Formats: sequence, structure tokens, C-alpha cells
Amino acid sequence: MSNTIRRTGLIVSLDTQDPAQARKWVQDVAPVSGIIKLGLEFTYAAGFQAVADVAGASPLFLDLKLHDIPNTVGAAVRSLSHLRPRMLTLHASGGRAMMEAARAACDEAFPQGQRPLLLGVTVLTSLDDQGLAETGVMDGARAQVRRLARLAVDSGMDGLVCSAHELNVLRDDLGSAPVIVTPGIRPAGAAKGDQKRVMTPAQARDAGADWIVVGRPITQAADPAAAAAAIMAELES
Ligand SMILES: O=c1ccn([C@@H]2O[C@H](COP(=O)(O)O)[C@@H](O)[C@H]2O)c(=O)[nH]1
Repeated sequence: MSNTIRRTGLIVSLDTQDPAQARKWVQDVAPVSGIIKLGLEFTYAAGFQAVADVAGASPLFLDLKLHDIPNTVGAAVRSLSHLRPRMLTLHASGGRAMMEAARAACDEAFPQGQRPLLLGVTVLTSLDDQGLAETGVMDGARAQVRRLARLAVDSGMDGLVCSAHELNVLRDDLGSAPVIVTPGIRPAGAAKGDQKRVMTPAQARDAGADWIVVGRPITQAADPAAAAAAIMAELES
């Protein structure tokens, strides 16, 4: 485990189809969350202009989890460049050539110093060992996350998406350089929903997360601003 002292930031996932709702959440969480995350639900429903409108001046985490042949993913990255995302996700299981194509497209299509951090999604936090075995991976989430994380870093990815359960082993394997983003975060007592590999905000911080991603525990709370503030207070405690 690295001895580096890290600060863990909060990314709020704005999963809705409604731009007005997303804008309201941005207002609610802006005081505590550094980055706005918009993903498949919002983008498919509302479109890219709405993504740009909602993000406004806030740094944008575009969680589109690209996964296709290298030529298509490279072209998709170039097509997204006008949105100037700060972070962009793709599935590491798409393989080395796909990730290298994404990285090359980033280097080509974004002005120098303005390309997004490319994050390789390892094993979705909604999968446990049993669910993963049904996809043919028989040696568990931890082993698969380690394999895909190494491949992602070797293929030019800046960071990784994994559950907080794998943070310690990834820091041991890869050191402090990769940016590690952990969804599947649940404050004590919160409903897990479809998430399987979960940890609390403080546990993820202690394990070395750079960023935690929290959606429903904030957006579905009676008072999203208070829920976000409470999670931030837990991270800073
Ligand atoms: O492995 C992953 C990768 C991405 N996500 C995304 O994070 C949020 C989590 O939302 P919650 O409501 O806090 O469960 C969501 O947008 C996912 O698409 C993930 O959960 N796991």
C-alpha cells in the first residue's frame, strides 16, 4: 500500500432523463462536488447538447463506457471532443488495441493539455464473483480487476474504475499514479440497489480512492444537497 497522502473527492452521478432535474441536482451539489457525471441514461434520453448545457462550466465526467472495435471507439472519441470532458470511460475488456485507439484519438483530437483522463472500467461494481463466473471469468472479480487494470495502464489509460474492494491490491500492483475512481459507494445503512461490491465513503477513502462516485444515495434522498454534504463530511472526517 502506498504511503502517499491523497484527498478523496466526490463525484455525483446525475442519472436521470430530465435536463431540468439534472440542472437542479447540479445546483444542489455544486458546493461540494467537484465534477458532474453524466452517463448513458441522460445522454441517450436528452442528447449531447443537453449534456453540454447541464455541465455548463463544471468539469464533466462523461461516463459512456465505450466498448467496440478500435476504429469505432477511436472515431467516437474524436466525435466527443467538442464536449471537452474532463474524464471519459471505456471498458478495459475491449482490449489493448481498442484502448490504444482511444488514447491516440484523444491525443490527436484534443488541444494539448486539454484531453480527458481516460478511465478503464474493469469489472462493474454490480457484479459479484458469481455473476462474473456467468460471463466465463472463473477466478473472481479481484483477479479480473487486477488483469484488466494492468492492461489498461499498459494501453495508455490514465486511470481505472473499480470497486473500493480492489483499491489496496491495485495500489500495490500499480502504485499511486493511476487515477482510481470507485462507484458502488453506499453510506452506512443505505440501500445497495443493484450494486454488489460496495463500501462506505470513509472505507473507500481509507483504501486510497481518488474519487468516489455516488448516485442514488444523493439524488434519491429527500434533501440531495444535505446528503451530498454529509458524504463530503464523512470523507473529510
Ligand atoms: O462499475 C461501475 C461503473 C460505473 N458505475 C456508474 O456509477 C453510478 C453509480 O450510481 P449509484 O446510484 O450510486 O449506484 C452509475 O451512474 C453507474 O452507471 C457503477 O455503478 N459501477
